[in-house]
Amino acid sequence: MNRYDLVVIGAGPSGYAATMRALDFRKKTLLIERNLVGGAGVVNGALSSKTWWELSRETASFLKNLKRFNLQVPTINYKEIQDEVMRAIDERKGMLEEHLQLMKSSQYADLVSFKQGTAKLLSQNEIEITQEDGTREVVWADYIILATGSRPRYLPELPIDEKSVMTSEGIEKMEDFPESMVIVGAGVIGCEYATIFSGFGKTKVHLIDKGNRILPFEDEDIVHVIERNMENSGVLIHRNSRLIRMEIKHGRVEYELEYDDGTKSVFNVEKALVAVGRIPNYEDLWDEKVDISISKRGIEDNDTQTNISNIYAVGDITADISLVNVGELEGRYAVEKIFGSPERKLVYENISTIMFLNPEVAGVGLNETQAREKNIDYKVVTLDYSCIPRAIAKRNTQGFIKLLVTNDDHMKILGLKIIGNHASSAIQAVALLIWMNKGIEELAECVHPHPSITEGIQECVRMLLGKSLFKPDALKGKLSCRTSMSGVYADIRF
Ligand SMILES: Cc1cc2nc3c(=O)[nH]c(=O)nc-3n(C[C@H](O)[C@H](O)[C@H](O)COP(=O)(O)OP(=O)(O)OC[C@H]3O[C@@H](n4cnc5c(N)ncnc54)[C@H](O)[C@@H]3O)c2cc1C
Ligand SMILES: NC(=O)c1ccc[n+]([C@@H]2O[C@H](COP(=O)([O-])OP(=O)(O)OC[C@H]3O[C@@H](n4cnc5c(N)ncnc54)[C@H](O)[C@@H]3O)[C@@H](O)[C@H]2O)c1
Repeated sequence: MNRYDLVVIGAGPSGYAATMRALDFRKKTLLIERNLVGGAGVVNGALSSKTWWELSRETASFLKNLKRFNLQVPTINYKEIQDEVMRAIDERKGMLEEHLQLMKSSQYADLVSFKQGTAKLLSQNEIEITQEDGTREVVWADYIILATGSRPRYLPELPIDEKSVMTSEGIEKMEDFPESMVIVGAGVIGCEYATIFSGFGKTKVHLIDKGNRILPFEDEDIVHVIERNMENSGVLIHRNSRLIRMEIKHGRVEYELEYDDGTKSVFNVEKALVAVGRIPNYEDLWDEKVDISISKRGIEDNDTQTNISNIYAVGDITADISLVNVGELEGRYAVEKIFGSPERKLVYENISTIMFLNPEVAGVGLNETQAREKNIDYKVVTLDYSCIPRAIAKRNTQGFIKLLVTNDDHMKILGLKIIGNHASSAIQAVALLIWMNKGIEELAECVHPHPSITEGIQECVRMLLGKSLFKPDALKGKLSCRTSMSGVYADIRF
C-alpha cells in the first residue's frame, strides 16, 4: 500500500492550495480528483461565470456606444461568446494541470502525486480510490484533508433536467441565448446571471424574489442601485412571490407564483435557472465507521480540524463562507496547523468579496446590515462617485463608497463597501488596514495616485477626521458623515 504524509481529496481551489502548501513543508502528498482540476473555481463556477460577466459587460457597453453614435447594432453570436468562455476555462485548467505535470521534473518530484478517481475513506487512515474504469486502489495517509466542495441545492418539486430547468451546472451549456429565462433565487448566483443575460440584451430575464428586495444580506442603498439597473435593462423582478408550480411543457417552462396578498399569476418562459444555495459534497465520502461530525450546512470543524484528529476539512464542504479565497485560506491554514503552527488565527471577519453585478459591488468587513444585526454602534461616511475625478473621466458616476468605523476616537475600520466601476480594485488598501488592525490616519495622509477611485476612500477617511476637501454639510445628498446608534442616524458636526 502506498503511504503518504498527507492525502488531499478534491482539486478545487481549497484542495489545490492545501497540496501546494504541504510541499513547502516537504511532505509526501497525494491529491485526488474525480472530475476536473480547478473544481468550481474554474468550471460552472467562479472563473467561467466571471468570463461570461466580463463579456456581457463589454457587449452592453459596446451596444450602448453604437447607439450613441447612431450606428447599426451587429448580431451578438452566442456560440462565439461561449467559445471564448471555454478558452478561458481551458487556459486556467491547463495551467493548473501543467503545473502539476511539471512538478514531476522539479525538486518536488518525490513529494507530490496526483490521481484521477473518486476517493472514499475506509478508515481514518485508509483511502480507497476508484477510477472511472472501476479499478480500485487503497492508500494510507497520516493526515487527510477533505476538500470535496459543494453542488447546487435542488428543490425536489422542480423539474431540474439541466436543459430547460437548469442550475449553475447546466446554464453555461445552453446552445443559444434563450428569448426568456426565469431565475429562482435572488442571491449572488441568481443576481449575477440576471446581470449577465440581461446585459447581452437578448434575453428577457425574470427574477423570483421571496422577499421585497433582492440580495437579502446586502445593505438597502446598494440593493436599490442594483435593482434599478436591472429593471432598466428589462429584468422583471417578482417581489414577495412564492413559486408554487414549475413544469416543462412543450420544451418551455411554465411557472406559477403566489404573492403575499394571496393572488396568483402564471408565466411562460424558454428556460429556468435555479440558484437557491449550495450543499456540501460529503455523501459516500467516508465509511460509516469513520463517523465525522456533520450538520446540515456542512462539516462542523474546529479551525479546519474535524472531530477525528487527523482529518481536516476545508472549502465549501465546511459550514462557513463559500468563496475561492476562503477555501484557499482554509486549505493553507489546515496544512500549517498539521505540519507547523499557523502564524495567525483563522478569521473570517475581514474577507474581501466582489459581486459581479451592474455595477460591481466590492467590500471587506462588516456592512451596515451586519453591524446592526450585531447591535454595533458605528460611524458611517458615504461619498458619491460624482465627487471622484476618475469616475467623471470614465463618464460614469453611478456608485458610491461607504466606510464604517467604530463609534469612538480610535475609529477602527469595521467595513468598506463600494458600488461602482473599479470597486474591486479599490478595496484592498482598506482590507490590509483592517487585517493589520490599523486606524484610518495612515490612509488619510498617504499620497494616492490621481485620478483614481481610491482617492474617494481617502476623502471618506478625511471626512471622518474633519479635514476633507468637500464638506458633507454643504454637499448633502452626495456626501454624508453620520453616527448610527441603535439604528438611528445623526450627522457628525465638526
Ligand atoms: C456560479 C458560481 C460562481 C461563483 N463565483 C465566485 C466568485 O466570483 N468568487 C469566489 O470567491 N467564489 C465564487 N464561487 C464559489 C467558489 O467557486 C467556491 O467557493 C470554490 O470553488 C470552493 O472551492 P472548493 O475547493 O472547496 O470546492 P470545489 O471547487 O467544489 O472543488 C471540489 C472538488 O472536489 C472534487 N471531488 C468531490 N468529491 C470527490 C471525491 N469523492 N473524490 C475526489 N474528488 C472529489 C470535485 O470534483 C471538485 O473538483 C462561485 C460558485 C459558483 C457555483
Ligand atoms: N461573486 C461571488 O463571490 C460569488 C458568486 C457566486 C456564488 N458565490 C458563492 O456561492 C454561494 C451560493 O450562491 P447562491 O446564489 O446559490 O446562494 P445564496 O445563498 O447567495 O442565495 C440563495 C437565494 O435563494 C433564495 N431562496 C432559497 N430558497 C428559495 C426558494 N425555495 N424559492 C426562491 N428563492 C429561494 C434565498 O432567499 C437566497 O436569496 C454564495 O453564497 C457564495 O458563497 C460567490
